[in-house]
Amino acid sequence: MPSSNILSTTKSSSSVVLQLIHVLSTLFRVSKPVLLATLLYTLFKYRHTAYGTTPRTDIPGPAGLPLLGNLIEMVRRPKQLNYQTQTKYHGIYGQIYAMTLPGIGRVINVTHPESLDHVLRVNFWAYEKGEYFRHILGPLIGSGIFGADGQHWKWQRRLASHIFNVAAFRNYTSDVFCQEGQLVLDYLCTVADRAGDQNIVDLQSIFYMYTLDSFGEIAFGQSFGCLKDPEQEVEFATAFDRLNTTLANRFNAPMWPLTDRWNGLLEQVEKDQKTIFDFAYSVIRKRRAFQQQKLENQEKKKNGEPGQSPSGTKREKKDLMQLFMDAHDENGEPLSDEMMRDTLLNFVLAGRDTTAQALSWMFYLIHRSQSSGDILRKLTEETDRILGRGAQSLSKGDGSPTSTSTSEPTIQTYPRYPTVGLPTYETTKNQKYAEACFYEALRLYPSVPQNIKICVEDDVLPSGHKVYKGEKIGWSSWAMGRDTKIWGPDASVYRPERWLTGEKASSSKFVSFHLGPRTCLGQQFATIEAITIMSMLFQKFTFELVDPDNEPSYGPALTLPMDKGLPIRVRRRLDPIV
Ligand code: HEM
Repeated sequence: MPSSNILSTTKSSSSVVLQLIHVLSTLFRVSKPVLLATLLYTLFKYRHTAYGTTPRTDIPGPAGLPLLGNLIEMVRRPKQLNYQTQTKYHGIYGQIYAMTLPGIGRVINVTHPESLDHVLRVNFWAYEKGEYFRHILGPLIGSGIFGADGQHWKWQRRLASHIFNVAAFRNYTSDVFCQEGQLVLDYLCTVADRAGDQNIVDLQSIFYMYTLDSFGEIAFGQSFGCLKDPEQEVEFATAFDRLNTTLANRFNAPMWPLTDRWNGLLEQVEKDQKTIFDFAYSVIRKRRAFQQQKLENQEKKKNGEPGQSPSGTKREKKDLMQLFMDAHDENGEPLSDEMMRDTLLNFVLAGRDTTAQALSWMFYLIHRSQSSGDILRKLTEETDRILGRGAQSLSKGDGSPTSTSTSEPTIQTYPRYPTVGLPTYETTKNQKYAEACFYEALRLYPSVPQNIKICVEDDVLPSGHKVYKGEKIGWSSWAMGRDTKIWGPDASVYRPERWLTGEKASSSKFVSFHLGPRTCLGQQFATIEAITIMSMLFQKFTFELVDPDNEPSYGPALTLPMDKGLPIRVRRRLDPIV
């Protein structure tokens, strides 16, 4: 650039600065020197940190820009490399490092197991989800358990824990998983029998359908029907996915209140929210009407009059929704429609994507080209040994509908494949290798790859680092699963055997299901669901990845979806048990 140009550019920018100082000094009625001094002081104070964040030099981390902190790096970081970047920073700065962001403040990132155990369990009440979390996810989670704190969280937790601990509920869920698994088998049989290259399916989308339909049945007594016609789009699922993605992106885009408005996303959020809410309300209304009719019938019976069967069925509904409908909140009141809605949607969020994605990553890990085939062989052998010919089957063997042995909740099951041993709650408990494969996939590809809590009471971590009220603790289960200090030199190797020789899914090293009082309520549910479907699939099919040499990339979401799904070739097993 010629020197005259440089001179004129410098002149014009300094005149802009002078004009700005003039405007500000008039606006705030302070003299120009005072304003200039204040500006210089502010710039100096926040020379490495985001505006409003108290500077600290005792925690390492990537250098920030004056006033902006680490905003630019955060915004520019490729979304598909977010967790790798966090892992890289832990490699550079250690198990604890900090970043600052305008409007958010300091986020202390922790992969030190003892310190995380302290935050999530030992000093549980000093850390909350907080307004920040609720504000971002509000359109999806409302006042449901995921964003709740304090007493509001406590009663939801108590109620939900009770449900998950009821033995009949476990048997019931296990039966639903088999029933929906049959539909997956039916569909994959048609795919496997297609000629030539047509036997390819996106397994991740099949797992989404399987977990959503199972969950619909368990939660509302009504399947979403995705597996009835896997090629047909389900409006609820589409809106739910889009909303999930949009809200997840907000965590990595601190300017979202502005940008979402500019690019029309706020409007889309409202539309998707309406679709989801409409669905939830319609299910709630139907159930309330069902209950009302039941009450009227009881009244009629008492008076000796004939009653009409509610909604034309004699079936006693004892699903998750009924259990919440019969419950009372922390003030002893029945749950309002809004609270019912939030409860159901929080459970869909918890119960659908997490398990489907973990299954997809597990299928990828087992079938990718680096995999020796040993894992698949052991998995199939275990499945055959436990469920093979002659194993306990719930089938009547005549293809007629069966019902479970438990008195409540009751469900009508689909006709079974007569000679295949079907998984039950008890058999899945014995499939230790399958469980190890599932947990090992969750170690490397945790369905909730990152998380955050806010400190509400000054604290000191076991690592010695202070945490001040208002600061946030972030942790990446992805980075922890790959940390050689935690898992040893083979941390990045998919080795299910490590779970058979002492590792415990409840340890503070493995946080894929969270830790402490807020630990995942659905861990067992998810494990049984996953083992059920994987056993059913390995009994009947073999799989071959379309792209076995490349790791799938993940898409932006609250969880860890493969952004292009998992295309896989399906073939019938040549040595079938049937
Ligand atoms: C592989 C499957 C799953 C994984 C990896 C997983 C993981 C997690 C994680 C990391 C959390 C803590 C989230 C947070 O801090 O907000 C959590 C919470 C929770 N999970 Fe799961 N989850 C899975 C499946 C399920 C299923 C199937 C259900 C229910 C059917 C479920 C129900 C819940 C509930 C209710 C909470 C909230 C607990 C609370 O805040 O007290 N999860 N889960």
